[in-house]
Amino acid sequence: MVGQDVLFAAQIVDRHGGQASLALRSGSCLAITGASGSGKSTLLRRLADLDPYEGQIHLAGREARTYAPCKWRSSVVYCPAEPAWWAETVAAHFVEYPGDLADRLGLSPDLAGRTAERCSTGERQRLALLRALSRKPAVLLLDEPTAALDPESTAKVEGLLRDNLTAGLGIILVTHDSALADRLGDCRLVLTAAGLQPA
Ligand SMILES: Nc1ncnc2c1ncn2[C@@H]1O[C@H](COP(=O)(O)OP(=O)(O)OP(=O)(O)O)[C@@H](O)[C@H]1O
Repeated sequence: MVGQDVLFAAQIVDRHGGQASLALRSGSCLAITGASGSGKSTLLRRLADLDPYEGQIHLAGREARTYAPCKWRSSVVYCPAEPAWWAETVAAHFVEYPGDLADRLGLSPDLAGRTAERCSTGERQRLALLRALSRKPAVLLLDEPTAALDPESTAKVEGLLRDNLTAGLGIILVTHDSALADRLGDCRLVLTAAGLQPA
């Protein structure tokens, strides 16, 4: 599975005890759908090494366990459906607040100085994406990145993701939005009790 053009690959045991196998090329998007509770978020957390897993995960041909944990988590970045916020202001979550990209996603400049609690769910979702991208990952694991967004904001997020794909980012997208999975996914998988299978 770990061929020369494969950026990221995993063969791990899923939550039903089956094998979850996937591979991702640089600049490509793997879209995963599946019923609520099927284990999509758990799979992403395992790929990010945030939850324990059995099996092997490779990035750029190197096995995950040969990376320092902080290096792995800055290279394979998980953007959860309900991200955590801890600092006083939104901007304090960034080394440098990406005002231009925020504007591109339709986010008002005043959000930077607010607490995250005073942003809307959809604003927080876009801010979390910008925070994840600001870490300059090789692989971005996106958990329902447009769940709280209207169609116009979804299109803006999609455009930004497309630009990042063109620049070589690998994306694993978990979504209940089949149309988005079709539009962005170079490959589509569905997670069921029988494992990860072609959609
Ligand atoms: N920390 C946890 N401890 C115990 N069980 C958990 C934990 N996190 C998730 N689960 C359970 O694991 C199963 C899979 O959860 P997961 O969040 O991965 O599903 P999902 O496919 O992402 O669902 P959704 O589409 O609703 O977000 C669920 O039955 C859930 O209740």
